[in-house]
Amino acid sequence: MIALNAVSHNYENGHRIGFRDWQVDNGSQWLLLGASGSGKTTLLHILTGILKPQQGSVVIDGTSIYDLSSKHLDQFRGRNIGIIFQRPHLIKSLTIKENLIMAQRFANLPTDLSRIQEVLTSLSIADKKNAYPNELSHGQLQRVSIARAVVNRPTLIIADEPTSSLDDKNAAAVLELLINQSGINQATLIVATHDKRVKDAFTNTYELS
Ligand SMILES: Nc1ncnc2c1ncn2[C@@H]1O[C@H](COP(=O)(O)OP(=O)(O)OP(=O)(O)O)[C@@H](O)[C@H]1O
Repeated sequence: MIALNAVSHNYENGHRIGFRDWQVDNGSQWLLLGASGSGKTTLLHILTGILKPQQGSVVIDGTSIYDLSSKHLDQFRGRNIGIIFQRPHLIKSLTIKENLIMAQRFANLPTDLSRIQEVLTSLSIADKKNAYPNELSHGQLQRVSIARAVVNRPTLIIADEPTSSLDDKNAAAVLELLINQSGINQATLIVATHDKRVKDAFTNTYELS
């Protein structure tokens, strides 16, 4: 369970955003909605341990994440949270397989090549494991981002506008893969978007005003 309690953030320029309390049950799937500038990215950064809010707490499965030391928070994030950005942030000089090995290393986990093979196969990109990011299409890269996000079997998968730069066919495919992967891994899924094509796939929504 994730609990957001009395969270608000003040940016240095004085801009303040307050967030309604939110309780997210393990394994549930949520859409995070809000107009441009309403604070979706800010909230995702707060939920993923990237941005410490000035007020309030974020508790993930009993751990108040901002009470952890930065080293433990990095490790917690690497093991428990898979993040998919709008555009894939892969290391260009490494192959797809090596990028996934790095995700295991960052989480202080041993290299597990069979897990990498399993994840790439479930996303139908195992044949690309020795390719470099610049050899893949945008839709394929987005699948690699999902692979990297789920390789450590996170309990929470967070995606920030994962479909907005994709055509209808790839957007539907990426959404289906996200929902499938969260189901396979029994992970909680939170997708932030203002992509109308995504809305029907979710029953739970948290809306920022
Ligand atoms: N580093 C910053 N310093 C000051 N203000 C910021 C900073 N980052 C974001 N903001 C402001 O906080 C508000 C929320 O920004 P945020 O990026 O979270 O919105 P968003 O809902 O993700 O928007 P979009 O859908 O356009 O990406 C905006 O008004 C933005 O201008």
